[in-house]
Amino acid sequence: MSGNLLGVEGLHARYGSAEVLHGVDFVVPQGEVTVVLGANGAGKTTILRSICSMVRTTGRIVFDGRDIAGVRTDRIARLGIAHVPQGRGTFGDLTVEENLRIGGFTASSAATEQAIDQWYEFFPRLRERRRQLAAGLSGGEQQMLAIARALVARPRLLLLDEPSLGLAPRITQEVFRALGRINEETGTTILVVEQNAHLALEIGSSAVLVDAGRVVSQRPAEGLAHDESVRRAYLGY
Ligand SMILES: Nc1ncnc2c1ncn2[C@@H]1O[C@H](COP(=O)(O)OP(=O)(O)OP(=O)(O)O)[C@@H](O)[C@H]1O
Repeated sequence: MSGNLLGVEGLHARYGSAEVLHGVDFVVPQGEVTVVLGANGAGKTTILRSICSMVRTTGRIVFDGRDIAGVRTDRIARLGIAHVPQGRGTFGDLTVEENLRIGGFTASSAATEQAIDQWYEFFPRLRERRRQLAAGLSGGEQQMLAIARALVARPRLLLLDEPSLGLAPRITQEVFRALGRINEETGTTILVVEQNAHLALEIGSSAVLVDAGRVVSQRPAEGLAHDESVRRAYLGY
């Protein structure tokens, strides 16, 4: 580990005239998984969208030592940040492999083919279904496809918005296991928004607790799931 890959300082974000982030600070340590927790509407999705310049922001977003706040979304991707939004955004009328090739748009075709092969190792079901249309995949397979497609560009930072949304518990577990392996074996840094906090905290090193557009605290993930006040306020059980 060597410092923070991302540092967010005094981040404000607005939709039209409505400010929804009111001065957010947190860090994403290099090579680790950081989990964003908070109630519905707290601003978690907006934090990810801010990093990708998909909403209007003020404040600093420092990636690898450089302030990227306001840099165009396509440039952000080229700098090494990949975003898997809620709803996944895979192309149903393209095959699994065609979807994966789209993920390699910033790289040469040889590098892309090599990357696709590498990610099939983590998601063997995608290899089995490589020639099938994405529309025919199960929800879990589509989520895996969205993640693998984001990884084809070999990002340094992977942003994930609720990867468990709509998935059965067993499939969610499979997705998180794959994310844990990817983090450990490739060192890819991950920032994940997740309601299914238990699984996310298992692979996370720290959690950013968000409430009503503010970061309440950033704490080590270990033990958090057993902290009663955190559990009631952020984990919903
Ligand atoms: N496109 C938009 N236009 C206006 N307001 C929005 C828009 N998207 C989100 N908001 C508002 O911004 C606030 C933060 O939303 P955001 O989606 O970031 O929260 P969240 O914590 O990700 O919630 P959820 O868990 O429900 O996805 C909410 O009050 C929401 O209603």
